[in-house]
Amino acid sequence: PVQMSSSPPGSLSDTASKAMSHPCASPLSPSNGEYQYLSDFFLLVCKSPCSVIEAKAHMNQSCQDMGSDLSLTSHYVNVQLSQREILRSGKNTNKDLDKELVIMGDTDRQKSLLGQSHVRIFKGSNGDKPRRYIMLLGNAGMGKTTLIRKLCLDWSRDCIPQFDFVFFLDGKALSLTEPTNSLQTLLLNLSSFAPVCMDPDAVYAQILAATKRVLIIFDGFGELRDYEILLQTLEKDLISSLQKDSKAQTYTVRQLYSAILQRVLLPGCTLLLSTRPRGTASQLLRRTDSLLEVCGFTPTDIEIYLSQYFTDPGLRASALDRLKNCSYLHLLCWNPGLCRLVCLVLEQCKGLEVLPRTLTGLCHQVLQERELLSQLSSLAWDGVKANSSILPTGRTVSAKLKAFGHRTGLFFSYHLRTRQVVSNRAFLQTLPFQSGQKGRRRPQREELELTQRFAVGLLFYNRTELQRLHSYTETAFRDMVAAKQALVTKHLEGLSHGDLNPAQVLEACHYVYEVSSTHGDGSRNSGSTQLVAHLAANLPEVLTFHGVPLKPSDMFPVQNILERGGTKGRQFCLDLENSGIQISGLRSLVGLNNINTFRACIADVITLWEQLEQSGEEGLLQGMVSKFKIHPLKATQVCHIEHLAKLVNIHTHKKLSDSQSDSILAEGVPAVKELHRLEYPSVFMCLFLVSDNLSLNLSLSSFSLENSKIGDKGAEKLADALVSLGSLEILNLYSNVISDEGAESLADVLPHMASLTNLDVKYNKLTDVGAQSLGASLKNCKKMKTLRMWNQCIPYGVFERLQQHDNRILLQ
Ligand SMILES: Nc1ncnc2c1ncn2[C@@H]1O[C@H](COP(=O)(O)OP(=O)(O)OP(=O)(O)O)[C@@H](O)[C@H]1O
Repeated sequence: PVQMSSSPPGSLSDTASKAMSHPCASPLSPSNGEYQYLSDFFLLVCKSPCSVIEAKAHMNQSCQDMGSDLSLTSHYVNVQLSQREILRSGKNTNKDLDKELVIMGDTDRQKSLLGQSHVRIFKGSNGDKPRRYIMLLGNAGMGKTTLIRKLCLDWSRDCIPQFDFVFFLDGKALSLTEPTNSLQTLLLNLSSFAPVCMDPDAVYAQILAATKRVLIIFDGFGELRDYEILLQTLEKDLISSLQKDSKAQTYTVRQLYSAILQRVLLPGCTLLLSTRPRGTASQLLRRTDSLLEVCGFTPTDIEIYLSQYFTDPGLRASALDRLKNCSYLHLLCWNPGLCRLVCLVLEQCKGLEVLPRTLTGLCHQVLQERELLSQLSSLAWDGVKANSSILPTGRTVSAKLKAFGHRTGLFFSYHLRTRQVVSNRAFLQTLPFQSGQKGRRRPQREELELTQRFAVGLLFYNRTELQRLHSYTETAFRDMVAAKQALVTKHLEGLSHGDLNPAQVLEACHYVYEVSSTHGDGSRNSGSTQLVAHLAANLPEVLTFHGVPLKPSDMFPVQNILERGGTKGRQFCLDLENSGIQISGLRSLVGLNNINTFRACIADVITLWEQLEQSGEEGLLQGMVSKFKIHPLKATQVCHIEHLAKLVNIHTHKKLSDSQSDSILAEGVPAVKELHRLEYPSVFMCLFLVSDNLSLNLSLSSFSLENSKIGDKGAEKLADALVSLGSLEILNLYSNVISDEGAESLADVLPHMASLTNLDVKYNKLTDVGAQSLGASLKNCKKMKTLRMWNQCIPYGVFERLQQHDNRILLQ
């Protein structure tokens, strides 16, 4: 195939073909379908300019490597991407991106998946215009870089035909600070996978001629902040000089990256930016037209990964078997990076050795080679001192060390920034929850959070094992460990559990899980047992994870603590709403028998009920129906009302499906019957409620539409629906831009609302006309106790008169 890649002399592509050399070896072996490849290749030769063909052939080779002898073609698992949304318009927000993202329930997440073809990344939904500024989100190890490499490979195989050129720009290149680059050298020399060019000018001209057919991918940026810095406004002089002569080799990588990201250079190209989702992202959000997230491995993906990793059928079967028996490791495999480490460990412990049961145990097992680890640490420390994550050039790194670094993933994708723990004070500073104040701390970098967890776990780890990593004498080591263990115990036991925010409660469960289960031999350190017991006894009874994204592996430590609490007779009420927990995790947690009540995404709960019904688990279903609570409900998205409508429908029909036995839902859904208060802050939702006639089946006593901009039209529709809310006592329409017209609609319906006692229409646009209609209507409402209607446009005199007639009318 390599020989076939140059075009016949005199062909259209001949000149262009001279522009680039082809440094690649034979791309495919005969067993990989040589004939198929040849014919595709001929097709390519016939229709594309040769530089494009060469770039593709080169890309095909260079993006294959996944480290540790794994290749993309043989080891890639097709993962899903989900489309994410942000809560508000996001235009002027300075909030952290992870707080701005709408957390979807599992059922909705499945609906938002893009499907297997990555080509859809660039397409707008429902034929919208193509996406041009795309953010790819995912925590560490979730597979962003790997997915990008796969995209590049797909492009090289002509599966993404809308792009002639794809360039991969790495954040690490920002450490090159000399002003010696031009856009041309950046793309053709510095970008990863760039082909070697014989005539770069010709290729560059081709790129500039059709920037719409260029895809630029940014990867390897540690944090969102790194992009935000690049999006700070460029100086005018720099912009004009870049626009005048982008070929002058006088720019730094940073300036060129900024100019591309700000659309000064290559303005029509498509940009794909990968990032972990923590930190503020106001500048980025202003520009982005699509937010995608890598979803991680499903249980089926994990099986596929293992079967590709272990090619020997015997090993494969036993590896799978052993993993399935090790629940926590299996859950960790949701993260592909950790899945790779798990495979490494499964490979190491082929025999009957016990597998690690915690993250600490897993990492320790992977990093067991003491000599190599200390060499790596020393390299890392040099890096920290030099503020660089690039391997120092002056140091010789042995092939063995390199292999170890690559195998463990430390050379490949992680910054080696470790902190040496020097004193107890310094160590204490690395412990969690230092400020103790609710939600006031800056969000931590993900790796710091994991390091803390790992550090705490290590302290309670098998001491003989640990000592192998140290050069202290036995006594000195024992004393040091004992002192630090005491410090951690005191710290964790001293936490005021009631003051911890939901994310901190989760972290506490993780720490305690790490310290409690690290011993592979089944033995337990008494200190760690004490910590588990203490946390289980002190967790608040109403345990909320509201708003904290829960990963599959998060639920295991929580379950562990809750079960422990159960053995001591503790009962819990769980709030898992707005946590995105997977349905399997929901089932494990709320299925525990010491859960009194639970809240969770309504759609997910219905899906779980349906699953239980199908599997015939009637006892569990019964329990989950009776423990589920939704009162009071705050609907902040349209989907919340759609979910409620579905639940009300089940309640009215008293069954999940036709085949269901009548007994379980004979009384309907208790959660719906108990829903008396609904907060509903958006006009769209209000209209939805009205149109769906949901109200007929709800027995609400309190309904708040505060600050919902419902206006006169909304008030009119609402008035129609209010008649059917027969139990409504309190209606809050505070600040809703309702004027006299809307007030008229409300005035008409008030006498028909049999239970209404309190109405609030303050801070609307009522004048004396609207006020008088409401006042007149009040006369026919015997049950009404208060009507609050202070509005700026109502003259004070009118108020006074109305109040004299009816003292139920209140100013405040
Ligand atoms: N789809 C996949 N198929 C097979 N292996 C994968 C896949 N995704 C990730 N991996 C494995 O997980 C490891 C970590 O993935 P990757 O480096 O792509 O994560 P990342 O999201 O870019 O992480 P970071 O934010 O730390 O850079 C890879 O080295 C690879 O071995």
